[in-house]
Amino acid sequence: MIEFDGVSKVYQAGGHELRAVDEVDLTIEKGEIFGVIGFSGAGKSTLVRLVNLLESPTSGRVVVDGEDLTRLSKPKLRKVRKRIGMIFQHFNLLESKTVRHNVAFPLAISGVPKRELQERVEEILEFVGLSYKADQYPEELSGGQKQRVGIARALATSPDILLCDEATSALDPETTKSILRLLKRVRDEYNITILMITHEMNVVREICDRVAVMENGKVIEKGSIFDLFSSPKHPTTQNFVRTVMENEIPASILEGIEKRGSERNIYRITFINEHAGEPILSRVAKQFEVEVNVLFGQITELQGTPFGHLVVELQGEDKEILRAIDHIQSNVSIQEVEAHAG
Ligand SMILES: Nc1ncnc2c1ncn2[C@@H]1O[C@H](COP(=O)(O)OP(=O)(O)OP(=O)(O)O)[C@@H](O)[C@H]1O
Repeated sequence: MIEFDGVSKVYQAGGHELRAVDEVDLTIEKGEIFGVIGFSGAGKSTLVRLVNLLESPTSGRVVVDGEDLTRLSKPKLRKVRKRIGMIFQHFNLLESKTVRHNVAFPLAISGVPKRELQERVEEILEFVGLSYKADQYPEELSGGQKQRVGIARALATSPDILLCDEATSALDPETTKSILRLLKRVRDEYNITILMITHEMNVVREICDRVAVMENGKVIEKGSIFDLFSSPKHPTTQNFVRTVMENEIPASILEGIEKRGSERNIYRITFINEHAGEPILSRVAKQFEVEVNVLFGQITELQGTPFGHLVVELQGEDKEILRAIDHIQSNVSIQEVEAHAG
């Protein structure tokens, strides 16, 4: 478990104070995949550096598995550091060493006996699917393969915590997905706590259990992925959610609605939980004398639960439309859309 308890990190920059991390309280549970998202300069890297002990807080406590890092002696700090692995955006591999030697490196400097070291390297290369590249050099690998080596190296010493600093930001979308799947396996099979910092909401959506949004050093919102995506409160969180889940009705569609004049019946239907998979709209069209015209929408999956919304126009007699709305309402949330407000 990682606990930030009123943590601040203040730098002196150009004669004034810069609060890179400002009064942060966070608890990351054992075996959790926790995301920290924020724009550049929000304080994410500083927060991570406080966990791997590259920085010490100006005030507050960082507690890892019950140990207050700010109070540990140097030898104890070294011990704690061994339980924390890290992967980076640009992989940080040793270019002059083979894949096998890159992975063996942290074991060798920890004094692990040769035989044990060899076994561990083989085992972990197999886990990341790179046994067949063991004797090649980083420059002969693709970005995704390099990050697999990075993950293998970070896992070699069997850490309890894995810190990921923009680990997929240099990768294409498909490779990103495969690396995120691998990180999920790292958590599922080794029960390692993963702290991921990213500026990409799709990364958070793909694998995180919970997320904190940072801005100007502060955590401005935190919660489960589902809560954050379905009801983001802070405008910055809303902006992040919008990068993967467009909620606003596009202007071109709104214009079309306006043109149809006052006789329009436009509704936003929000699907949460099991209802997202149900054919509610086709049932409505069959059961009532209404036509359902889908104008816009998006359905996705959050932590295995379908989630999304559709903007529809209902056409027909007022009485039938009211009956249809009543039926829809008993299953999912439905709100009338004002054309000018979206
Ligand atoms: N060693 C330092 N000395 C002075 N200021 C620093 C130092 N490290 C970071 N900062 C400042 O602290 C703030 C937070 O930086 P940080 O790198 O933690 O943000 P970030 O969210 O990780 O951004 P990015 O994604 O661009 O790395 C920035 O304003 C940065 O300039």
